[in-house]
Amino acid sequence: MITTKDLTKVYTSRGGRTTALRGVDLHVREGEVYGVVGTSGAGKSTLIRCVNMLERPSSGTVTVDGVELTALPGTEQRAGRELRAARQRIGMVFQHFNLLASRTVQQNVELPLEIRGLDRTARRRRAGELLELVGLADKAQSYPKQLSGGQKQRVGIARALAGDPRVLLSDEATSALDPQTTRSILQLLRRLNQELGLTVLLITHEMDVIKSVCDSAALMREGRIVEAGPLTELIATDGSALARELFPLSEFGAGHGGSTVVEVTFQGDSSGRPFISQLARTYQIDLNILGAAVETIGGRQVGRMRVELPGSHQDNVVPIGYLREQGLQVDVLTENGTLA
Ligand SMILES: Nc1ncnc2c1ncn2[C@@H]1O[C@H](COP(=O)(O)OP(=O)(O)OP(=O)(O)O)[C@@H](O)[C@H]1O
Repeated sequence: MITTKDLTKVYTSRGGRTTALRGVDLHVREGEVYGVVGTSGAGKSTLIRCVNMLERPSSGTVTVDGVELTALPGTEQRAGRELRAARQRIGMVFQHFNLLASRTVQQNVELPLEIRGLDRTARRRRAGELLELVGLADKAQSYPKQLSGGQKQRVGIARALAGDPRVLLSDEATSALDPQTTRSILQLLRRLNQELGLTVLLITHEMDVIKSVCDSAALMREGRIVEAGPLTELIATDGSALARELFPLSEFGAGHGGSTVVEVTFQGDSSGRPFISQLARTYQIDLNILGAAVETIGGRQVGRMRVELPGSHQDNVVPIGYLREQGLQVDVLTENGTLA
């Protein structure tokens, strides 16, 4: 649904040149919620702004819903007819809502419909439906300053849906909100994704957002995507940095000297089997369980356990191989708890 190929973006200003994107290949499938995460300055905002051509990339291509936007003439301010039409099918929500203070909630939602040339009756009807959809029908005549942050974001989402988009882009939509309001906005995005078949691309710096709402994710560092894929696959990938951040066990002990510490990740079919007691019995090992946790990631239960085995890594090649044969993912940690 959204594809970028070898996307680069160089900003030039009086201060010099900043390369924000360095060859980004992104692939978001139709109907999924896809999250891009990364530290400040990694290039997330630039990427999402290039996807709807608020920012024209320096090179590379952007294709949304089968239309190559980078091939269409115009810029943000002076988009050509084709680019304007394509962009109407892409909704966007912003961190600071970007509502017009002088307009009521209903008039804010009507704005894109006015630009599209709908008559007053049609605009009112559609804005009413959209406010109903986001649970704010009773606030239609309020002004933005009379609303809470979560309510303002609901208006922002209703406005983004006014053009009947196939794709919704979310630029840190929950960063300005408290945890409970964040949860309700994420639930709303998930519901819209499921009920309207909307493809959602969101950027965030919060791992919890990825964990609670996304099907797939990408990790950005210094203008590049360094890891990407469905969460269930990432969790099962040895050494995945995203998986470790999605599911940290760092608060658990790192074991003692002269032992080998492994992290065992299990999901789906393997979660019901007593693999640890089987391992202890088969190899007559005294295991020490340092910690365990179960989380719901990408809508699926995933468990992770940190286990200490006596002896060096070399001594434990066979038992580790046994666990892997059981279809479990095993990451070997060094004595200080980092990946070997
Ligand atoms: N309009 C601009 N002009 C010049 N440099 C810019 C501009 N916008 C972004 N940059 C630079 O591009 C790089 C990537 O910025 P970007 O905002 O895309 O990162 P980000 O991952 O979204 O960060 P944050 O989470 O802090 O918003 C940064 O070094 C930033 O300073």
